[in-house]
Amino acid sequence: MSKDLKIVLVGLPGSGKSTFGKQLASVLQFPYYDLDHLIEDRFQMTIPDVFSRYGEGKFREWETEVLQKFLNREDSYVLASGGGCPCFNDNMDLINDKAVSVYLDVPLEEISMRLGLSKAHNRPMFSGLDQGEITLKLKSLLVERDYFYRQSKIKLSGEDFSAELLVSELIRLLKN
Ligand SMILES: Nc1ncnc2c1ncn2[C@@H]1O[C@H](COP(=O)(O)OP(=O)(O)OP(=O)(O)O)[C@@H](O)[C@H]1O
Ligand SMILES: O=C(O)C1=C[C@@H](O)[C@@H](O)[C@H](O)C1
Ligand SMILES: [Mg+2]
Repeated sequence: MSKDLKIVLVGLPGSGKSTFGKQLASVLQFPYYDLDHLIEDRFQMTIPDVFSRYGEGKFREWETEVLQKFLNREDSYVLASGGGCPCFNDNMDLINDKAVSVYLDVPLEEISMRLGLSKAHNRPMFSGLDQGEITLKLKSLLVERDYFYRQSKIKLSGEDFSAELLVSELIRLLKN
């Protein structure tokens, strides 16, 4: 790994990648980026529009292209990846090759409650679902995705994470 430090957060939609990513970036005084926003900027289209106009296959192609290019930059940053990003193409290997990956392992019931409350417009996968259906959807996503998320270099388990604690864990990891 080069002298810059890239931190890539992975985890289910609603696990807190954006929220925690901003806190972490502020503690480290690194810039913060969101992969979904980078894709939207690059292709001048919202993610739901990419899905409805071109389908998930095209989205995953674009996602890998943008990810790869961004990982090749020679600077430090915190990047929140898309919820599905680590699980397609060789994305998890690409991330681990260039960055410190951090898995936000949050209990499903907590994520489900957050998604039920936030009703985010940018999560087409969950739109129109009631609380029970959101939990079921999260369960089935985790069955498919846990294998990839678990390949992260650091795993944070729980509901609320301390950016300062992660920084001390990062220092330990980088010393070894
Ligand atoms: N530690 C926390 N405690 C309580 N609520 C939280 C916490 N972290 C995030 N949230 C809330 O949960 C919701 C999802 O968080 P956030 O958008 O950060 O997740 P995400 O992993 O970035 O989701 P996505 O993959 O869809 O972008 C938001 O409404 C946010 O305010
Ligand atoms: O979990 C997923 O598969 C997705 C999560 C979002 O971040 C977006 O990347 C997109 O909506 C797909
Ligand atoms: Mg986010």
